[in-house]
Amino acid sequence: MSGSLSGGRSRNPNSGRRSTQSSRFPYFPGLSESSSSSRRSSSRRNPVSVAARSVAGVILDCFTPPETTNSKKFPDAVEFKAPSVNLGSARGGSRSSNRGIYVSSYNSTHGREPGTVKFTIEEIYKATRNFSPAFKVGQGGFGTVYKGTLNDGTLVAIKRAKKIVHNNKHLGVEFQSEIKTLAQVEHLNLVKFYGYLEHQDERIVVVEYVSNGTVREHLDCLHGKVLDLAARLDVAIDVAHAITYLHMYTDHPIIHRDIKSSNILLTEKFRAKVADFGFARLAADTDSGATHVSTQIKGTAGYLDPEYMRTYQLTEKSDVFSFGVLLVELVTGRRPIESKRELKERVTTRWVMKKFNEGDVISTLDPKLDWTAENNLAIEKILELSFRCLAPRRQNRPTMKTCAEVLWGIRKEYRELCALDVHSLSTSSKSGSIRET
Ligand SMILES: Nc1ncnc2c1ncn2[C@@H]1O[C@H](COP(=O)(O)OP(=O)(O)OP(=O)(O)O)[C@@H](O)[C@H]1O
Repeated sequence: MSGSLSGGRSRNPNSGRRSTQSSRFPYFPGLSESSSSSRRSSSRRNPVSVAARSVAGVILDCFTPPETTNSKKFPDAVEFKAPSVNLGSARGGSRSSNRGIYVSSYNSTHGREPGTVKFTIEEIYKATRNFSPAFKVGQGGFGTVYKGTLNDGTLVAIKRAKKIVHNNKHLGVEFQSEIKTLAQVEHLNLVKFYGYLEHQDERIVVVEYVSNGTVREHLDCLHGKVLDLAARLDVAIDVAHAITYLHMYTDHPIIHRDIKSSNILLTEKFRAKVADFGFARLAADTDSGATHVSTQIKGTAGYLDPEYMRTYQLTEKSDVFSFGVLLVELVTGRRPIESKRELKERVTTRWVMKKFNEGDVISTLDPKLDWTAENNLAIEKILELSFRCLAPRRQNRPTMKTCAEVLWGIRKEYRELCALDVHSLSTSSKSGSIRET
């Protein structure tokens, strides 16, 4: 189809870009060897209290304060410090001795004392020109997002929370505790967390700026080009890697709780980065058989695990369910809930499953995608995986690691078929034969 990322037929614009990394760490290409092994050994060692706190509890009951232009009124900013680390290895990063946390040199690029990620309100004002509307890049449940430039030139996204209505100090402490956990995670496919600032009624989160919009915007073609199937497969694999890492490779497993296409940002090279840990919660210690029981359901309609909604028990498999919805979204281009469509097509996953069972996969395909044999085969396999993720009972769903492995296999086969196709095309054009489609 014309207008696809790579022109006529679907081609992977980034093909081969991850092959070197991938051969070393087939399922976790975002990790360095040291961090990978460190996390593997420390994973699930420490039981996590069911009282592990949700950021969302603090940020939900909020309202947005008026934009202010006064940057001089904030002398006593409360600063967040990330866990202490030793910087300065030859690779630009090292592990802290006590917790096995790998921290890259991005901390030091801020020109701050080693091991701290501190921001003052003055810096934030300077970076955003006093929260100038010209620097606003988005608006979400958390608040307003601004693009900013730090003193050292680092581009950041500055997320300014809506003003907290109930000023509960206890919750503030819990919020900071969870933020500290999030500061420890680092993966190529996760939006980097730079720091956090709490000042008076302001809550500000500073994260990596990712420049190429969200996956949802690309599925809607808001950036002018069609995201072809190869690029969509890459997105699915990147997200699977990121969530596998959260579930398995941090000190305490973390459940993202809000995986959705508008929370996945793309780089200029169409590398996906999972954003928005606003709802993230430390997973319970599953080794001890405990599961987390929520008091409030958090997440986004259309992506929510029905078993979690029924039982209030949160596990990593809730993320797997949301990931299944995302896979369907990538294949169909449709939103999980399409309220303007006729009744039987409103819940996209339900509609796709029905079509699949009727042997009519093709009609569920995003009309913007090419109808080629390679595409159709890959799509069928992606949908099969998505249905496993969408199993009503969590024990029937695969782990995120399995999802990554399965997708890896689908991509491998897809690339091989595409290469064969190119080969047969060039052979037939050389011999002057007419190729049937
Ligand atoms: N790190 C970032 N880099 C670049 N743009 C970002 C970044 N984070 C958010 N944005 C932009 O800001 C918008 C709002 O983001 P935000 O995470 O606050 O809300 P959301 O995920 O869209 O919605 P909700 O919070 O309700 O789930 C995004 O759609 C995106 O366009």
